[in-house]
Amino acid sequence: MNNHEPAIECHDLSISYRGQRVLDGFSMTVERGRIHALVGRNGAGKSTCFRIILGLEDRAGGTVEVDRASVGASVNGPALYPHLNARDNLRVHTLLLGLDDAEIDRVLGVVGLTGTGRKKVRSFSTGMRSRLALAVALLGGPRILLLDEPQNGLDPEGTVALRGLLRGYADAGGTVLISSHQLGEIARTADDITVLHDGRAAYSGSLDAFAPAGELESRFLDLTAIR
Ligand SMILES: Nc1ncnc2c1ncn2[C@@H]1O[C@H](COP(=O)(O)OP(=O)(O)OP(=O)(O)O)[C@@H](O)[C@H]1O
Repeated sequence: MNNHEPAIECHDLSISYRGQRVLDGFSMTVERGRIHALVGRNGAGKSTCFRIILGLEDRAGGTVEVDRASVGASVNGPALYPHLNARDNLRVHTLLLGLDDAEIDRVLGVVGLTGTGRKKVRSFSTGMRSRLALAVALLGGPRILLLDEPQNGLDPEGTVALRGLLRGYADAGGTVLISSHQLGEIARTADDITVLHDGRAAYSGSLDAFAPAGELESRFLDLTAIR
């Protein structure tokens, strides 16, 4: 589904940390009903960009247009309570959001964590943490999902399930902005791609127009080479 309606618009974003320019005129439009991948080398500024979109960075220049009340997010590694189990982690959020307990069961089922019972998050594997972070982002059925490296640590079954979940979500009119280093998975999942390099969007648009099948990695390496 795509009606070219923007769900997120970043215009001319800039931010520096301790004199180091991280974003420098970064612009990107994420369209409704699309899975949009934000890619870039380590330290390129992807998480920073996510934080700006969420309104968590007051030092940034430029503008962001997004309906923040419609966003579910997992940014900068899962923010989870290690001494609580999965259900109680989610309950912290449902209480804050005024959601019913049934919503906890729904998202646990969606991410495949229904059977974790009393197990505390501190003894979760990386993939289980990623699943729980995704569950937090899904609470309340947001119309926009912002997911920072959600595939981290997922097993093949989890990766396939995430792919299907994101596609179903976008097909139903939801919007997904996802950051990832796993270009093979991006090639299978994304409709659009933005390559963040040197603080700017070196490319932003349809994935098909960016790279033919099988050439995403080489195109990415070409575009982000340090010259
Ligand atoms: N709060 C901060 N204070 C100082 N420097 C910061 C802060 N946040 C980010 N940076 C710096 O900004 C740059 C971009 O960081 P960011 O985490 O956005 O990159 P990224 O593209 O998400 O990287 P990765 O792919 O490695 O996760 C890095 O050099 C980082 O050290």
